[in-house]
Amino acid sequence: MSREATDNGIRVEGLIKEFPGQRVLDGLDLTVADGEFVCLLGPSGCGKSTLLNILSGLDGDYRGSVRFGGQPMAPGGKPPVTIGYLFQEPRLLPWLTAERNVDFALENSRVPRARWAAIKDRYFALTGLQAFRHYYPHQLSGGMAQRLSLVRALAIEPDVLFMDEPFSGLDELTARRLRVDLLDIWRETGKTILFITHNSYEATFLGDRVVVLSRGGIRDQITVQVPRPRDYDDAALFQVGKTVSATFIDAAEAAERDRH
Ligand SMILES: Nc1ncnc2c1ncn2[C@@H]1O[C@H](COP(=O)(O)OP(=O)(O)OP(=O)(O)O)[C@@H](O)[C@H]1O
Repeated sequence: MSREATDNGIRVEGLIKEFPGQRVLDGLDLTVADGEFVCLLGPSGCGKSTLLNILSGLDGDYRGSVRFGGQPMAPGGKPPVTIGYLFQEPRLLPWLTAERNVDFALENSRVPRARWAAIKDRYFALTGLQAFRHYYPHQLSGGMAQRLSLVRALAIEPDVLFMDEPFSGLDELTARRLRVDLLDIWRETGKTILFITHNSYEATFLGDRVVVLSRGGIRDQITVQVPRPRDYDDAALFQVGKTVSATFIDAAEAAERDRH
């Protein structure tokens, strides 16, 4: 297989997005390497969701170029790779069991039916949900429901995972466990991940790199050179988190000044 066919990196160049009366993205350049875990941090309204909407092919009204693994995405077209999503809320179908929720995603994917059982076994096991396959969403805790939405996102064998504040609705203890499990799954699957968060320390714990957005572009990027597996109580990680947090606050204050 050629390198081109296996490269699931993302390359965004000169991205401009305007809504009536405002330019939200102003020539944004962003590269995410194949298999890299990049966290996007930025003040409310800086365009994080707008960027994900463009990268997902939901919003084709932009200027600039988007490439996945070197393949261009035509404006108004679909991404040339499979994308898995995780949102802040699990977005499960309440009338289907956990397993049927995953089947529903598989039915709408290109994954051959012959592989479904093995895929489900793998991801239910990786997320610790094997005993809950026949539960309905209302029988699951918030953390379990978010684990199930991770199974669903992974089951379609995405090349890239987009995660939009997936743990922000959970209590901190559950969020901590899920972050550790996500890193285990990432290590095992090698997916390219773009993860949006408002939490500087979460971004630092998870990411290879934290990209801080502001005023339509990248304000700063911080490479997290702390070895993995990481420990929440590691002083070196905390130091990087402080730098990320200070950069984020600068960006938020700059955005605030722009508004006044
Ligand atoms: N459909 C739309 N029509 C007009 N303006 C929009 C639309 N969608 C987003 N915007 C504006 O674009 C800007 C960026 O919004 P976006 O939702 O991308 O920000 P965000 O960084 O994801 O914010 P948050 O962290 O609060 O989710 C905001 O000022 C928002 O009001």
